[in-house]
Amino acid sequence: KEVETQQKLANVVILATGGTIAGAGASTANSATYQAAKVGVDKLIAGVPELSQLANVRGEQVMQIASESITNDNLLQLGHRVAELADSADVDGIVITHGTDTLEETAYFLNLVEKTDKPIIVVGSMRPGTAMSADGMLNLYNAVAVASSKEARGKGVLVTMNDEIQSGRDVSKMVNIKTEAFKSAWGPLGMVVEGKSYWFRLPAKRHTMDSEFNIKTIKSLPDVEIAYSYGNVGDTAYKALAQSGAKAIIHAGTGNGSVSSRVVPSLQALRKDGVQIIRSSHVNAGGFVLRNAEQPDDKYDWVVAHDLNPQKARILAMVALTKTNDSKELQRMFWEY
Ligand SMILES: NC(=O)CC[C@H](N)C(=O)O
Repeated sequence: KEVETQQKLANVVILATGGTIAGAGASTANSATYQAAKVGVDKLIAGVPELSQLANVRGEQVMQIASESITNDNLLQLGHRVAELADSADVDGIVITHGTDTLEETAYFLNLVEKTDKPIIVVGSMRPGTAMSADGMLNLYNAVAVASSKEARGKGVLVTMNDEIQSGRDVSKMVNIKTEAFKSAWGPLGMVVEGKSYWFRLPAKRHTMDSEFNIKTIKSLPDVEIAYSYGNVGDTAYKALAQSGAKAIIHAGTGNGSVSSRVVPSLQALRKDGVQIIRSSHVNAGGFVLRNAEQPDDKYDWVVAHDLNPQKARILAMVALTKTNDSKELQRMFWEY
């Protein structure tokens, strides 16, 4: 009987990378001061025995780090492992436990490059497992529930935090400390409650099976950097980034991705030197940057990131630059993904 149930359940692999979901604090009152990336994947799985009712779960420790320290090499390593697992006939879904600081970047990266319709769910927590009202247990339970469901197939890389199912493309860490940290300007795709998912909308942008990018052909990622804008900003950071070898600079602009008149001449010069200039916005609730609004992008041969925040624009720019260095092609990709 037990063997029969196991056969009926989906096979889900949990790839652990660290973060607060694997964090530990000195006491139950330490919800904000603790060490991330301390608990191994086997202990994480053992901490939620209910997972075995949802799926046949096994874990792999891919890395054990706080996500602010993730490098492009780490991203590639994770991406290649996800692709191998997605290719195996005995894997139905993949869950990645991750620090929340760059979770949105990893989720978007995988959404662009993984050629599979199997569910890939990225999940983290805002409180370590040692704290009162820790959120990691339920977030992980929800992640495995969605990863083992047939309805989650073909919907791109997803994020399950705070009972919501978010698109890995859209979601962003909008507040820290609070457990409702992850939000999307376009709203969640659904909810997951008591292990059951309820869907309300679908992603409109190209992803996974419909993407022209494939992790299997990506051996390295080009250097793309971000420069932040504010009153009294100068061009020092932009020039330094270009000098250190950046192939593209994401302008984390004010408002509509606007560029200070003190910076414009330098960005024009950098573009003439071959550096791609990509205008995004760092407004908190979600930017919306349009071509030739605020700056004459056609004239300067710049690209706009549209609704992608600076850190997501960096991910798409890196992936796009593995295919093309043509600014028109880059702009097409920024509209389509
Ligand atoms: N809530 C968290 O996961 C933050 C912990 C850590 N800064 C990380 O991103 O890994």
